[in-house]
Amino acid sequence: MQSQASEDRFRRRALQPEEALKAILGHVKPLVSETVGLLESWGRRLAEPLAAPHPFPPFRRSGMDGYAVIAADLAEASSASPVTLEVLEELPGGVAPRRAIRSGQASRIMTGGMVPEGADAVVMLEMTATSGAGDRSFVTIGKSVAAGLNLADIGSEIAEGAALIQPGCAIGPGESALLAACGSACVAVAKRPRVAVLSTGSELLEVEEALAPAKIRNSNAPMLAALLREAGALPELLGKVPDDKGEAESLIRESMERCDLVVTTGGVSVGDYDIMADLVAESGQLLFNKVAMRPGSPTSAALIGGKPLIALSGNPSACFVGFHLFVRPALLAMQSARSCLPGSFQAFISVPYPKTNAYRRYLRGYTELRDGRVWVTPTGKDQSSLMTTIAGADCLIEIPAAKHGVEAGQLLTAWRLGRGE
Ligand SMILES: Nc1nc2c(c(=O)[nH]1)N[C@H]1C(S)=C(S)[C@@H](COP(=O)(O)OP(=O)(O)OC[C@H]3O[C@@H](n4cnc5c(N)ncnc54)[C@H](O)[C@@H]3O)O[C@H]1N2
Ligand code: MOO
Ligand SMILES: [Mg+2]
Repeated sequence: MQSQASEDRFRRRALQPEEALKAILGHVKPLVSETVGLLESWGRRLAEPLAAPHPFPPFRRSGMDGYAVIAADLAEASSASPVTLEVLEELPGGVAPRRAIRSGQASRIMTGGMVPEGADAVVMLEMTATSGAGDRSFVTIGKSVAAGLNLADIGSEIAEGAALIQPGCAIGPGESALLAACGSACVAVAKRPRVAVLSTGSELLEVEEALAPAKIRNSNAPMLAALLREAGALPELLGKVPDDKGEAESLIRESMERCDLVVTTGGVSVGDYDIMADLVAESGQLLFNKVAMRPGSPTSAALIGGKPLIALSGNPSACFVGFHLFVRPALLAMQSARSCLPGSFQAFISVPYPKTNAYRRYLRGYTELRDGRVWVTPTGKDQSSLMTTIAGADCLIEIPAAKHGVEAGQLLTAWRLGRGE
């Protein structure tokens, strides 16, 4: 038998979730940067601002397949009285013009081609008729056009020196395009936080093991590995330990030497075998061991060797919520993200939640747009032991602490899950 739960385990002061997060963030520093190839930078956080090294487009660019002309030449053109211009040269994409356009002249140009000096508009092919005489070529146009038509000026999209991406911004498809257009073959990004994951519990089986009486498979570790990857971190799965404080502590201390953060699951409540509760209490640097929230009220954190240990509840839904409220923000702060919290929005809850709530609740939910309004619906029962409510959740629905529940149709705050900030 394990010894009786120490008195400390029962003496807990609940912090508000914001206070608990602040306690963790106070011990988190941005990680140094590293340089990676552009194609490896997807999902990483930019370490340096990107300013445009040159204007874009870098030359006057045609937006259509057609003829580069001087608009004034066509001022009187009409179908009854078309204007014929001499064609100087052909300008496919990638070919710099050799000849400037003078009055009475045009050059055949393709979309993306460089517009020659003198020309100030491009007339699309469909509005033209081409003819030839000997080795000369002509184009006839029966319509006037405005100067600037189908022509993108130098720097019309991006001025030289324009601030394009802020440091801390996640590199997605649009950022990749900007980096490429600016010639950033190598990109300075924040290092990926290395995070050790330790599962505690004598009831845990490996995923590939057959069920045995009183045992369940370790489902929190793969869930956390997925969440960590989504948050830009490198998970290091330490596996599971039985409810043995000494074993857990030596693994945690050892992994703190090479990791930026350790996350554990299970053993944070007041039970006889809740080893993590004792471990954080005895760490000498307890940050908190209770949070005024459900699920996950026994979520705890301490410093081990100066680095944060976040001890999440073993109950799957509490583990999931605790990750989003405490672990993910810490990882984003390490990667210098501008905002560490999930993005919040206001939405109507589609069903009542009648329970009274001493603590704020975070229900796993999904979002829908109906009749021009945003609605959120819980994915299932609000029980911290359930994991079926995690799959399909795209938000956390915040139910305020109050002596009454909420009614269907009430406007509430919800938090976006996944990559949304
Ligand atoms: N007397 C009290 N009992 C409990 C209290 C309390 O205040 N007084 N709090 C309850 C609340 S709230 C929560 S949340 C849980 C916290 O549990 P622990 O963090 O101590 O976790 P365990 O006891 O180790 O396990 C709880 C539950 O989760 C399952 N589990 C654990 N690890 C995993 C894993 N890796 N994968 C899947 N499932 C896991 C475990 O088998 C248990 O069923 O305590 C309440 N009790
Ligand atoms: O604080 Mo717990 O996660 O509700 O069962
Ligand atoms: Mg327990």
